[in-house]
Amino acid sequence: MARIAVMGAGSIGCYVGGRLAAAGADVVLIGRERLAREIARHGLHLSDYRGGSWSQHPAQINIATSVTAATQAQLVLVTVKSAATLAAGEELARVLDAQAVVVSLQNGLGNAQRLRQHLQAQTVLGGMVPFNVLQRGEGRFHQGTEGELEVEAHVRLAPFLAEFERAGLPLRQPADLPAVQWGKLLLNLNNPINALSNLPLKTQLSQRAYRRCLALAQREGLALLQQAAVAPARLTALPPAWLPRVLQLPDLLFGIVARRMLAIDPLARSSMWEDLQAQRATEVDWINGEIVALAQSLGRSAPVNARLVELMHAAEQGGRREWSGAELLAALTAAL
Ligand SMILES: NC(=O)C1=CN([C@@H]2O[C@H](COP(=O)(O)OP(=O)(O)OC[C@H]3O[C@@H](n4cnc5c(N)ncnc54)[C@H](OP(=O)(O)O)[C@@H]3O)[C@@H](O)[C@H]2O)C=CC1
Ligand SMILES: CC(C)(CO)C(=O)C(=O)O
Repeated sequence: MARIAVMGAGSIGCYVGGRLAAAGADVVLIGRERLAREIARHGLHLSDYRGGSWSQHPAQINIATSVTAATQAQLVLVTVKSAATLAAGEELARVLDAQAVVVSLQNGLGNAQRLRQHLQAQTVLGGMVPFNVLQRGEGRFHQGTEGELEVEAHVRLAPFLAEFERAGLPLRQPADLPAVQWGKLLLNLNNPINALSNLPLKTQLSQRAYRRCLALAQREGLALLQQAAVAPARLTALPPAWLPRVLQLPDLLFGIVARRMLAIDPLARSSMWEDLQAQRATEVDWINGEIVALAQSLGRSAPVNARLVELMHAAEQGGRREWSGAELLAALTAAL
């Protein structure tokens, strides 16, 4: 059986790695000491929005705090935040066999490329996680929204596909992963809005003023993508180009037209909110910052996303962390 290592055991790493292990795969989670202590004390308890649950005792979980645990791995799932990708790649390069397959299960566009800087001998593939995972403490991780994992199509994934199927997390292999990543990035433009609202995703997206903030950020991104001749993949019931218009609908109508967009666990929050709470640098430069960088490459500007980047950096440094929808909308509109 193939050894699978998860580099960066946190929300996504513990959930995906834990589901694979629960289905019998040989998984080692590589994470921080605080997580190792939590799992040693409580075990790992996974649940999903459909009512599924998978519990493992501490003795059933293979968790390590050093990258040397990845030495024998044939497959490595990288689940660190974007700021930690280069360091993770450097650590992995010290121990991985040249035959190892490394998959980035991260948001943003360039993490696989960053890993390749250090992992030149290995096969490094980009991926995309569509669903939300909330850490609830005491070894509990909850998948709060739907969707299937997507990984850049590659023949070297074949030996692992059955393990993901068995775990109930089948891997889709799209021919055009960058289009999928751009489609996801357009959705993730909401991450700073959610973090700055200090509200659960469902509550935040139920309020029109916050949705209008997202519509502004997406409209800006969509116009730039069109100019760059990039067609983002459709990841929701609605095509990406329709989203800004639908987001602006009054609350009642939005609830009807976009019912599936609000099918979110009431407690779920964005990963950027989690970073802000944990006093970590957020991924805003790798998400909204990508729209700003795209604008620059086209000789244009992206004032709404640039403002969101500034507001997040201010919040990271102890600035304002709680904005009403109307206040945030006014701040973004003023940037136009
Ligand atoms: N959470 C979610 O719902 C979703 C997240 N994503 C994306 O998935 C990726 C992972 O996110 P998420 O799981 O939330 O992140 P987390 O912060 O929950 O987990 C990452 C963990 O990896 C640890 N870590 C970082 N570097 C190393 C290292 N070198 N060795 C061992 N451990 C390390 C971090 O510790 P420390 O903080 O101390 O550095 C942290 O505990 C991100 O790109 C995110 O955007 C995508 C979809 C949904
Ligand atoms: C699933 C989603 C879009 C929202 O939780 C996410 O990717 C994140 O939190 O980073």
